[in-house]
Amino acid sequence: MSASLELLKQFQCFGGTVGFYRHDSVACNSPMRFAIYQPPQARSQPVPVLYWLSGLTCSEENFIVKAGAQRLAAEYGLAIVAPDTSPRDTGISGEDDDWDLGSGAGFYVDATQTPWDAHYQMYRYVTEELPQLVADRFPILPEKQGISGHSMGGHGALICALKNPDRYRSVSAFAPICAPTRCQWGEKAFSHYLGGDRTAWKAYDASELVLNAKYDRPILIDQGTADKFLEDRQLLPEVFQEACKSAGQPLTLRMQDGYDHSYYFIATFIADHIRHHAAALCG
Ligand SMILES: N[C@@H](CCC(=O)N[C@@H](CSC=O)C(=O)NCC(=O)O)C(=O)O
Repeated sequence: MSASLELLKQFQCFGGTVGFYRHDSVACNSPMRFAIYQPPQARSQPVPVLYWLSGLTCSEENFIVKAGAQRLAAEYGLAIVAPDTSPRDTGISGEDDDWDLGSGAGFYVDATQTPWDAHYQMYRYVTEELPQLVADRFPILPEKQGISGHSMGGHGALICALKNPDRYRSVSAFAPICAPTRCQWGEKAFSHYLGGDRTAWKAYDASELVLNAKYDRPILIDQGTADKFLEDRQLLPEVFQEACKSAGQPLTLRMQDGYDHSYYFIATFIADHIRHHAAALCG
């Protein structure tokens, strides 16, 4: 239980509130921060909840400040929870040295390798500890939960849903890292967090998981064609598309002409994603 929950700042937004919180995480053995948007409907009744997982270098603020999701969330009566992307200031040597490893780059896996395993338990944090805390402390409906995210967090959303089809009624992603065991970002993170045995990595690779997952609901992915990380072969949406095809997993992959990897891209299509989740969670 996170008895330590502390409100850091709060803002009124589209008739609801955006709150930024800190608490002592058991999973990560360190303080963690998250943001929550509570729509106006939450004042009178519990509401469905959408989890948003952000990408490399992000904190709990990026999505809330830049995506413009709150207007639609207020319309549909959807709460949004956006956790930080890693533990911070843990004292692990080199934690802040690289933008794609350590701080801001938890990759939503449970590290098994020292020194990371002492704190970097982001999968357990986002799938278990944080949802339990949110259900205990906020007026949400824990059985009506969806998940989305961007890039590293888009992949995080896919693996959380594919590994827990009973817990996430809806999933979508923007420019997700679709096959982390086959790209440089994933290879770097997984070798540090999970060790050298590549077979262990498959438990956190969406393109592997989907082959055996029983997620029978539709997945929505938007990917910009002018995304430099697409060109750098960090994202590999075609690998996930092929895996979905062979597994019979319903997938809508929209290649959005001329859009890059930024939050301008996310802001452009966020309404479609909120509607995708609201169709499964609201009403
Ligand atoms: N520092 C990097 C770029 C980092 C970056 O683009 N981060 C993305 C997520 S990338 C995949 O997980 C992001 O969301 N940034 C935050 C933002 O508000 O845009 C570089 O120099 O290339």
